[in-house]
Amino acid sequence: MCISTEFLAEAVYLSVDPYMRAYSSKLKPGDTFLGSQVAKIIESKNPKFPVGQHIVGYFGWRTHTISDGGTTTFGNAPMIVPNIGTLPLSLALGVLGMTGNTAYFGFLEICTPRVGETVVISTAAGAVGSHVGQIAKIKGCKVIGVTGSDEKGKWLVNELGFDHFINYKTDDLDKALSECAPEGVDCYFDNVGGDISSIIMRHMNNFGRISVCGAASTYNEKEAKASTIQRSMISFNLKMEGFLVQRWNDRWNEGIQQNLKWIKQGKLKYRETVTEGFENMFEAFTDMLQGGNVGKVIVKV
Ligand SMILES: NC(=O)C1=CN([C@@H]2O[C@H](COP(=O)(O)OP(=O)(O)OC[C@H]3O[C@@H](n4cnc5c(N)ncnc54)[C@H](OP(=O)(O)O)[C@@H]3O)[C@@H](O)[C@H]2O)C=CC1
Ligand SMILES: C/C=C/C(C)=O
Repeated sequence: MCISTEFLAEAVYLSVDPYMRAYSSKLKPGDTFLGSQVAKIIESKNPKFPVGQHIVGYFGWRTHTISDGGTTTFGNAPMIVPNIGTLPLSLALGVLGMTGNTAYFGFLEICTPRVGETVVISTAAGAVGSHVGQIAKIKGCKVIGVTGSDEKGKWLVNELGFDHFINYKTDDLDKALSECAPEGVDCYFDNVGGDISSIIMRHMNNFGRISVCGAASTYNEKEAKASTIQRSMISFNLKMEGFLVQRWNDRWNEGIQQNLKWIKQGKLKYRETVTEGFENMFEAFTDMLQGGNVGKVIVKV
């Protein structure tokens, strides 16, 4: 007997992420653009996905999706949004979703920060960066955020408790780092790659740790290139490790629950840049790539 497990989901919030730029080169004209969303189940023949339930699905840029609950071309199988009380459902794409777990696991597991250490974060006012900085403060570190505007930097220092910010567009990054971190950098959470990372790495302390999360400055390039980092790696005995957050799929709920706990304790703040209207997805995406966002970028359908 053939039992249908299909359900129909209607998008409520769509996630806008830098990785879309890098992965889009694999798409052909006519393909659905990739991405995740919070969607509401509006019809269902599947008891695991009942009508009215909200899910996170990697369905791409679409308003309605028929799914059988299995994996999609773009990623994980749909997940039921965990109980987050009265908090907005959009957080399941950000601080209580993929970006939140990227910050939680990517920083703690790879940088292994210790009390009193100095942490530098690039694209620090974005979804992942702003979250990493707050975890670093919770862990007793000194935190320096590198970002693209003074307005973003002031938010990091005045609202989130970062110790310093550096505007890489107007400040001399090398000089500013010498002034903000004369003791050197123990952990670097790298969201950007390129020249910004090359400069930060010259300030690393012996046995420093670098978590390579993203390379936003290189997502237009077709081929990966080894940069001029080897001298710093050798001179300072550095450890550098890249990751994809899906590596911690088996611990996914641990990250969500810890981040939720920190939000409820007032230790973790979040901000979203929300654009209204599915038809404005592309504008929200290009605006984010030009630094127009603070925190997580969301499109509300
Ligand atoms: N490894 C993994 O599993 C994951 C990796 N990531 C990566 O983490 C990083 C941060 O993601 P997310 O927080 O969602 O995005 P952000 O919210 O940080 O948005 C992207 C930001 O990148 C900065 N930026 C864009 N282009 C450049 C450039 N050429 N040079 C310098 N800065 C630039 C801009 O900020 P500014 O004002 O500072 O210029 C922009 O706001 C990305 O690289 C992403 O790909 C995200 C999720 C999972
Ligand atoms: C899952 C996201 C990956 C990157 C590189 O952004």
